This record gives sequence, structure tokens and C-alpha cells, in this order.
Amino acid sequence: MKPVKVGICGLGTVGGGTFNVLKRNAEEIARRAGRGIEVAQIALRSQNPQCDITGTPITNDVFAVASNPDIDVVIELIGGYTIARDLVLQAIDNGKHVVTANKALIAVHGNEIFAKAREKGVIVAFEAAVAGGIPVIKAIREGLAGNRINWLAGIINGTGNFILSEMREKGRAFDDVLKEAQALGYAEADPTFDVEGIDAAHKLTILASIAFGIPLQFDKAYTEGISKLTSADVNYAEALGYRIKHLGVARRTDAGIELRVHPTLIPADRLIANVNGVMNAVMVNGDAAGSTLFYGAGAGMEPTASSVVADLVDVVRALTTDPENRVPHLAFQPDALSDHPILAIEACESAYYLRIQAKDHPGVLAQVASILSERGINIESIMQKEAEEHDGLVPMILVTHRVREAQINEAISALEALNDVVGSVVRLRVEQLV
Ligand SMILES: NC(=O)c1ccc[n+]([C@@H]2O[C@H](COP(=O)([O-])OP(=O)(O)OC[C@H]3O[C@@H](n4cnc5c(N)ncnc54)[C@H](O)[C@@H]3O)[C@@H](O)[C@H]2O)c1
Ligand SMILES: N[C@@H](CCO)C(=O)O
Ligand code: NA
Repeated sequence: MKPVKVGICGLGTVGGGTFNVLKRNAEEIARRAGRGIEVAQIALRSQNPQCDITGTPITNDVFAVASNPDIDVVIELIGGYTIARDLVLQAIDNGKHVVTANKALIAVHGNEIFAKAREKGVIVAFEAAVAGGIPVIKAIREGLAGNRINWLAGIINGTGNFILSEMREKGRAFDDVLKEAQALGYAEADPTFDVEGIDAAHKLTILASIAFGIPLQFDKAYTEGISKLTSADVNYAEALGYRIKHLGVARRTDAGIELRVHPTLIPADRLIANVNGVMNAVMVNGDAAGSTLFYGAGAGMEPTASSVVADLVDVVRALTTDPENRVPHLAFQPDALSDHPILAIEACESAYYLRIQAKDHPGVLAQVASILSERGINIESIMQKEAEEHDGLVPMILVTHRVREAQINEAISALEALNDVVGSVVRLRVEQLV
């Protein structure tokens, strides 16, 4: 049978990795897919020194790939929301299947893209968009299709986890580690997407849609980054038996769906608390399977290419299936999505780590305890340190039981109003993940 012809748009980290994996593993890929896969055209702006593309036709116009009549599948690896959106919509319009690693594009424009793909009977595959080399989309969409999924939580940004790990293990400075992550090809074109949690929120939005059968709603995700984390909190968390990870959490409750990305304390003995460096992990809790954990490289040239190529194989295998009978893009049939609302962060529930800086006066602890107990907030553990030499202030660290965010906000305002409490109270969320 004739090979399936694909066009790669963007020959950077992921595009280069995809080209190399397709070439190196061509024979095995063909044995799996049932047909060979031929890169018939590459759109690029500059050569990738890690790829030998001799003999492959090139262009500098991505739209030439989308309109190339010989091409069956367009692989979008340029990134961004604007040209990428136009490119993907045009490829679909021309009846081409699309594979993309672009989570920003899917999280923000996915509803429009999938509607158009459905109209045209083509596939848009996006495994590489979430957690790099981990086949987590496939695991949730297909492997866990028998479950009612209760929640999922994941370390889903490689750059951020690499920064946190290097800071904790080697005491390295934030900016220094970020530069290394950029050099290794892990970071987004705009690295604030990584450190401020936007990239993780894009991925969480996608995971929540396929887990709960809801439309993509990136604008409703709550996002908090890691750039303001202090080593004091990392160390106190450690002393209390926790690790701080930048976690995305999506949980289904009767009132609605929690969708939030923020630094989170996790008990240090959990597997997910020990996921370090560029590695990612996603825990999914289903009513039948219980908790499952998916682990692997979250970014990088070949791990991400692994997912792009797996999607390509899926597309090739599905070419002969009736479009109505394919695995739906968002795991649930498009006309069976639910309108269960996404909750505002104030309505989300969590346990909290609070760090209070108090004057070294007797009775402060009793005042703090009474503010919390008057509001029905129970204390799980408390740690009071000696007065710090430089300012004479006593750091008081406590972990609460689970409460609604609105309740803790109100308690924090009352704590900050105490005469003996200095500055703002540091607040971090705590998840047990069982
Ligand atoms: N790097 C990773 O580890 C990783 C992992 C998962 C997903 N992604 C996603 O994959 C996509 C690509 O990321 P990357 O890390 O490979 O980025 P990159 O910057 O290394 O590569 C993008 C390439 O596209 C080229 N390009 C951009 N606009 C173009 C245009 N109009 N025409 C032709 N070429 C164009 C650039 O010159 C560059 O070489 C992004 O959506 C990113 O979020 C990256
Ligand atoms: N910048 C992303 C790439 C993988 O999606 C990360 O660091 O996780
Ligand atoms: Na993946």
C-alpha cells in the first residue's frame, strides 16, 4: 500500500524530534500502522542542526503544506495561537487530518477546531499537548472509559518541575535553572507560560474536558505560578512532612468542577511528591479503577515526538474507519458534553498551609487558634519556631483541615488584622491525593 504522506510545520525541538523518530523507526512504525509514513514536505524558518532532511521538500510557508494536495496529515509544531489556528483550520477545511503538540491552541480554540473537524470528518490528535511523552490522553479517553472520573491531579509542566527540583535539591537560583530549561528545549517560547502556570492550566483544561465530558473552558481555570515561592516555605513544608509541587487539580463536586493550578503541599511519601526534574506525572481517580498514576518525561525533543508519532499511527489506522465511529476528540460524544459549571476558586475546597509572622508576645497563638475555630476551621498540625534573630518575629506555621477557599480568605483577613501579626499571611494549598 502507498505510504501516508505527512507535512511537518515547524522544525524546532518537537518538529526535529518528530522527523528523526519517523526516520529512525520507519520500519517498525509501518509494521504497526499498516502503511509507511512519508514526510512529504517540511515548512520551516530555519534549519535544525539535529536533523538531516536532505531530499525532503521544504517551504517557508506553512499554508503551502495545508493546501498541498499530496499531503494527508498536517503536523502543526510551530506553537502559538494565531498562525497555528489559521493553519489548523485551513488544513481541516482542505480535508486533512491534523496532529498537534500545541496545548495553548487546543485549550483556547479547541471547541471551534473540533467542531470544524467533525463537520469535515477529519481527526485532530493532540497527545503531545499534555505531559509530553506520557500517553495520558489515550489512557483517560480510552483506557479509563468505563469509569466515572472523580478527580485528577498532575505535575504537568516540565520546566516548572525542573526549576522546583533543582532549587530544592541543589539550592540553585530560579533564573539560572530557567535558563538551563530553555537551553534544553523544555520551556515555552514565552517562559512566563511555564512559571506562571498558564501552560499547566492549558493542559489541565484539556484533561478536565476528556475526564468529565465538558467543553474546553480555559478562561475559567484558576492559575497561580511558582515565581513567588520562598525557600522558607519549601523548608517549613519539608519539616512538616510535605513537598511543594506545582500541581494542576481538576475535581468533580456536586456544585461544579474545580479547575485550579497552584503550588501545592503533597505528603512527601506519595509517589507523585517524588516526581522530579523534567518528569511529569498525572494521577487519575476513577470510581472503578481507583487511583492510577502515569509518569514520564513531560517535555523534550524525543519524548514529545513519541506522542506525535503515536498520534500519527492512530490517524493512519483510523483512515478507513467511518468518522462517526472514531474515538471522539474529547472522549465523550460531541453532542453528549455536560454543562456542569466550573467553580470559582472561592468555592473550591482544600486544606491550607498558613505561615504567620507574629510578634513574640504571649497569647498570639491563642488568638490565632480562636480566629480559626470561630470559623469552624480545624487545625491539623502546628509548628511554632523560635523568634528570628534579625526581626524578633516568630514564624507560626499551621496546616488546616479541608475548608472552602472563601472561608480561609476570611480567616486570613482576620488574622492579618491582629496587632501582633505582621505583614501578610502566606497561604498555600495542601492536597493528600489518596
Ligand atoms: N518543547 C517541548 O518539550 C514541547 C513539549 C510538548 C509540546 N510542545 C509544544 O510544541 C510546539 C512546538 O514547540 P517547540 O518546543 O518545538 O518550539 P520551537 O520554538 O523549538 O519550534 C518551533 C519552530 O517552528 C518554527 N516556526 C514558527 N512559526 C513558523 C512559521 N510561520 N513557519 C515556519 N516555521 C515556523 C520556528 O522557527 C521553530 O523552529 C509548541 O506548541 C509547544 O507548546 C513543546
Ligand atoms: N514548556 C512545556 C513543554 C511541554 O508541554 C513544559 O515545560 O512542560
Ligand atoms: Na501526552
